[in-house]
Amino acid sequence: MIRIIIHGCNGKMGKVVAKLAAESYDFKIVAGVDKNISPLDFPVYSDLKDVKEEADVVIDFSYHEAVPNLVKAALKKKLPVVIATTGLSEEELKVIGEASKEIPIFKSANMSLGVNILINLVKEAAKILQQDFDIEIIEKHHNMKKDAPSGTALMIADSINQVLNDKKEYVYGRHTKTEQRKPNELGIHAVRGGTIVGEHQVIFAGHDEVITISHSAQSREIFGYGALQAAKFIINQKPGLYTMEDLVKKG
Ligand SMILES: NC(=O)C1=CN([C@@H]2O[C@H](COP(=O)(O)OP(=O)(O)OC[C@H]3O[C@@H](n4cnc5c(N)ncnc54)[C@H](O)[C@@H]3O)[C@@H](O)[C@H]2O)C=CC1
Ligand SMILES: O=C(O)C1=N[C@H](C(=O)O)C[C@H](O)C1
Repeated sequence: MIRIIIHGCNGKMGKVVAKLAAESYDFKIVAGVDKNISPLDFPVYSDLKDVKEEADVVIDFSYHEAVPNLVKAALKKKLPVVIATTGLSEEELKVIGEASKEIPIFKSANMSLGVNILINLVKEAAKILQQDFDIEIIEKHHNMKKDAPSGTALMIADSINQVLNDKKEYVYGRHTKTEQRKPNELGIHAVRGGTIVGEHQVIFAGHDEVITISHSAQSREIFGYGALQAAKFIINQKPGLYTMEDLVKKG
């Protein structure tokens, strides 16, 4: 049985993770951390450093500003962490990078298997189509989402640049642009509305033809399930920074 602390336990994703864990014999939520300490089926604290319960791993779905404090407390407790929170700044990423020298950290802007398959497909398409096709990413999310563009859109863009030797320059929306699109641009566009769980489209637009590779999340369970699999994976790793690619490789 893997003992979990949920960081962001009173949020939409925190509640999904708690529900999925309660339905499985493999996981037990021993405590939660949230700035909103409304009671749940387990003790809830306002800071990881105050948690008294023994645990094997922390799963984080919270807010980017909360992540450095979380990571520092996990470091003191020598606890592995799964970070799903998006919108992280360069400074916050640096804190994660430093901590991963001493504890295992798993970080992915998208915990679904499908998006990680999409990334592999997009990388192949980008290699083949790089000369003659313009690439644009459109992401759509619910009206409660705070960060834009989504962490997943940025992760997809970075994976394209990884195979194209950083050739692409990101352009966020086009409302300030009054000139023609340059071939090295990679447009990234965010839509917010209603209860959309999460949609990502990667458009390869060529002369008289368009190829679209897309992923549509139909429930939050796919992210919660992925985070639990990441927790199972990370507790057996040495200190380091791990991604979905490492988990998928392990099978
Ligand atoms: N990697 C992935 O697959 C996914 C990532 N996410 C990301 O996870 C994060 C959370 O998403 P939701 O659950 O939809 O948001 P939410 O707003 O429903 O929940 C966030 C929770 O974090 C808590 N929180 C905020 N600041 C805190 C602090 N300083 N200390 C402790 N708790 C704090 C809030 O009180 C809230 O309960 C977002 O960054 C979102 O983009 C969401 C879904 C999937
Ligand atoms: O906030 C969300 O809801 C989601 N956020 C992640 C992101 O920013 O990419 C992943 C998923 O699309 C849902």
